[in-house]
Amino acid sequence: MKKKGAFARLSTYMLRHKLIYSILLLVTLFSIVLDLTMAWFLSRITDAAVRLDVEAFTGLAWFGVIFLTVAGINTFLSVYLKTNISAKIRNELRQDMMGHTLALPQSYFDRNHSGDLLSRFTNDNQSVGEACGHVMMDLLRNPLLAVASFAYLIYINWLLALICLSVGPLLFLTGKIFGNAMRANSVRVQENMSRTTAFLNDILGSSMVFKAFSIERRLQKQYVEYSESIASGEKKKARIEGATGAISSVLGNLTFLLALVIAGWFVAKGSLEVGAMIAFIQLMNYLVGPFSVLPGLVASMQQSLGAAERIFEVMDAAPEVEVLPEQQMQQPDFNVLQLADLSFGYPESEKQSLSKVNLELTRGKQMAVVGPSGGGKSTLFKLLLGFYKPDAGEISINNQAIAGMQLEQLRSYFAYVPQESGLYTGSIRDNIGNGRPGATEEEIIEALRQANAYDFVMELPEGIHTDIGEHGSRLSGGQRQRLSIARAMLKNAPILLLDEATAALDNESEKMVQQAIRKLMKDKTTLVIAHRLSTIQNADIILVMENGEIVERGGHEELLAAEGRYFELYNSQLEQEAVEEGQYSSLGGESLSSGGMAPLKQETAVAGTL
Ligand SMILES: Nc1ncnc2c1ncn2[C@@H]1O[C@H](COP(=O)(O)OP(=O)(O)OP(=O)(O)O)[C@@H](O)[C@H]1O
Repeated sequence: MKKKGAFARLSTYMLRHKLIYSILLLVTLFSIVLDLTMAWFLSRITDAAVRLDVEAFTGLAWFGVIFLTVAGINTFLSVYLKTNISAKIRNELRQDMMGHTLALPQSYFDRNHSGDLLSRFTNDNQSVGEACGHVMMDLLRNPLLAVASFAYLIYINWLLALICLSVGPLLFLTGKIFGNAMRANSVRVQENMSRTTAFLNDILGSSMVFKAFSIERRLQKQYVEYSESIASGEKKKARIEGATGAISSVLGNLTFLLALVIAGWFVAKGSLEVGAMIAFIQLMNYLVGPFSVLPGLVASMQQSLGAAERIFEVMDAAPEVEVLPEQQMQQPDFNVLQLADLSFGYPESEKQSLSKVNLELTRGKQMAVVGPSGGGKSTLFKLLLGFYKPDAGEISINNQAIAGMQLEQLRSYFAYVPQESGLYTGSIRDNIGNGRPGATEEEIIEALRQANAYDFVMELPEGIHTDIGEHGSRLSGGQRQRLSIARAMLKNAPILLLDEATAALDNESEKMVQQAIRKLMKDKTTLVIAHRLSTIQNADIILVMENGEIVERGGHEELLAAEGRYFELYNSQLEQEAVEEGQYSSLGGESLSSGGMAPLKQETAVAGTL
C-alpha cells in the first residue's frame, strides 16, 4: 500500500511532463512497430534469396537503409527522452527535498543522521530517476512488444505461436522467484550503503580527531566491515542475476530450438515459407524476451519505489515553517525578554533539561549563564531561538509571547555566536555576508575590523575572497571564532546570544577574541554562556544553572560573598588554572604555542574581564 502511495506521489512529478511522456510513448510504440518491421524485413530478404529474386534486392537494400536510419533516430529519441525526463524529475525532487529539509525543525536534525539524509539526496534520488525514465518505459514496452509479436505470430502460424507462448509463463515464474530474492537483497544493500555513507560522513568530516587519536586502523577495520557487507550483498546479487540469466537463457534457447524444429517441420511439410520461418524466429525472441526481463524490471521498480518512499518520508516530516523564512532587514525594537516558569525535556528523553526557569533581561543589560556541563545552558538558547518549544511556561519579548510570533520575526531579535563557529565552505565574504544579505563589501570589511579579523583576513592570499575550506578548516580556531563574531556583528540584531567556545585558544588568539566579544557586546543586550568565569565578572547579572534549574543569581561580588555554588565554581576554576599555570611554569615558561605543543590556559580568573 505504501508503495502505491509512493507511486501516486511520484506520478504528480511525472504528470508535470505530459508532453515529454506523450512523445516518449509515441517513440516507444514506434519502436515496437520497427521491431515487427524488422521481422517482416528478414522474411522478405529470405524469401527473395530462396526465390533467387536478385532484382528485389535493390529495393530491399534501399528499404534497409531507410529502416536503419529511422530506427537509429528513434533509438536516439528514446534514450535521450528517457534520460532527460529522469534528469528533470531528479532535479525537481532534489530541489523540493532541499526546500523541505531546510524547513525541518532542529529536533529532526537531532534525531536523524546527516549521512542518512545525504544518501536520500543522492542514492535514492538516482534510483527514483531511473524508475521514472528507463524502468517505467521498459515496463510499458515489453508487454506491448510481447502482445504485438504474439499477434503477428498468430497471423503467421497460430499453432506454432501457441507452442512458443507456453514457455512464457515458465520464464515469468523464474523471473518472479528471482525478482523477489533480488528485491529483498537490494533493500539490504541500500540500507548498508546508507549506513556506510553516514559513517563516511562522520569520519571524513573529522580527520583531525582520527589522526590525533590514531584510530585509523580501527576505522579502517570498521569500514572494511561496512564495505564487505555491501560487497556481500552485491555478490549475492550477482548470484541471483547469474541464476536468473542462466535459467532464462536455457529456457529461451529451448524455445528457440523448439520453434526451429517445429517451424522447420512446417517448412518441410510445405505449409510455411522459409521467410516466414525466419520472421517467426525473430518474433519469438520478441515474445519470449519480455517474459524474462519483466520480473527484473518489476523488482527494479519496487526498489525505486522504496527509494521514493525514503525521499517522501523526509518530505512528510512536519516542517517548522510552511514557507522558508526571509532574512529580516529591519532591526526590531527591543525592550525586554522574559522567561516565566519555563520547563522543557527533549522528546526522546525522560529527563527535564530545563525546570521552571524564570528570568528577565532588559535592554542594554548583560546577562551571563554559568554552571556545570549538562546544566541546561545551551538548551536555554535553543528554546530562545525557537528550535524547540517549551513543555510549560512562556518566553516573551516586549511582553509578546514568542509562541505567537513568526519564527523569522523571533530570530530577527538575536545575533547568535555558536560554540562551533558554523562556517560553510566558500569565501569569507560569503560567510560573513550570511549575517545580512546584500551587505556591501565596505560593511563586511567594517564587521571584520570590529571582530579583530581584518588583519589576518588581509594576509590571506585572496583576502575576503579566500576559500576557508569545509567548516573553515583552513583557519585557526580563534580565526574561525572571530569570523563567526563578524557575521553576528553584521546582523546587528538587538540581542546577542553568545555561546562561548570551550576550546582552549592560545593567549594571543584569546585576547583577540575577547576584544571582539567586548566590541560586539557594546551597547547590546547580551546573554552569554560562559565557560571561563573570568570573562563575565562585569556582567549585570550572573545565573548559575544546574540540572536545568537556576540555582543562584546575582552580580559577581554578590555571588562570591554568598559563598554558594558560584563561589565553589569560581574557586575550583581558580585552582585549576593555578595548577595549569604551575605546569606551564615548570616547563620553563617558554611559549608553548611557539614550541609546537598544545597551549595551556595561562590567564588567571580575574584577567580579561569584559
Ligand atoms: N538533542 C538532545 N536530545 C536529548 N537530550 C539532550 C539533547 N541535547 C541536550 N540534551 C540533554 O539536556 C541536558 C542539558 O544539556 P545542555 O546542552 O543544555 O547543557 P549545557 O549546560 O549547555 O552543557 P555544556 O556546558 O556542556 O555545553 C543534558 O542532560 C543533555 O544530555
